[in-house]
Amino acid sequence: MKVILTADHAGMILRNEVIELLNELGIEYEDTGCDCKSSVDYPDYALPAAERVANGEFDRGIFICGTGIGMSIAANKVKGVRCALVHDVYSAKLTRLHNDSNVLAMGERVIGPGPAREIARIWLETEFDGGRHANRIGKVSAYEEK
Ligand SMILES: O=C(CO)[C@H](O)[C@H](O)[C@H](O)COP(=O)(O)O
Repeated sequence: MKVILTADHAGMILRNEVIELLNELGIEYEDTGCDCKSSVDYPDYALPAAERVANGEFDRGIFICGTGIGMSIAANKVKGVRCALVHDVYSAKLTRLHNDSNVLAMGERVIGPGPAREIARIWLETEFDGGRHANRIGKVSAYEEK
């Protein structure tokens, strides 16, 4: 699995936590986050990273900002991206099982590094369940094609 990671200035601490986790799990990744020395705009990071998931260069993305909301709104504008904003482990598991989410967004100003690491781990390790859920995703994809 190849993961693209990105963050704005408000996501630096969680970004570093996720990098540690990816190294521990031996997952290949590219970090396209900001240098975090000054304030930046989340769309400048979310949109190019989301495009690289949508075009198949990366299997998954993990995007971090202050709340995760800006990153998730921007990422979900890119066709083929299913970005889930998640701050609990139950949703992390279910969004993989049911939504086949290919981008995870989290907010550093919302959760601490421990829960964020567990959420990312479960999200990375859970496979899509398919079946009825694939049918539902298909309806979303068909809408995107309109
Ligand atoms: O877009 C966001 C909120 O939806 C992100 O959390 C940003 O990181 C946040 O808006 C940045 O805020 P700041 O006051 O400019 O640091």
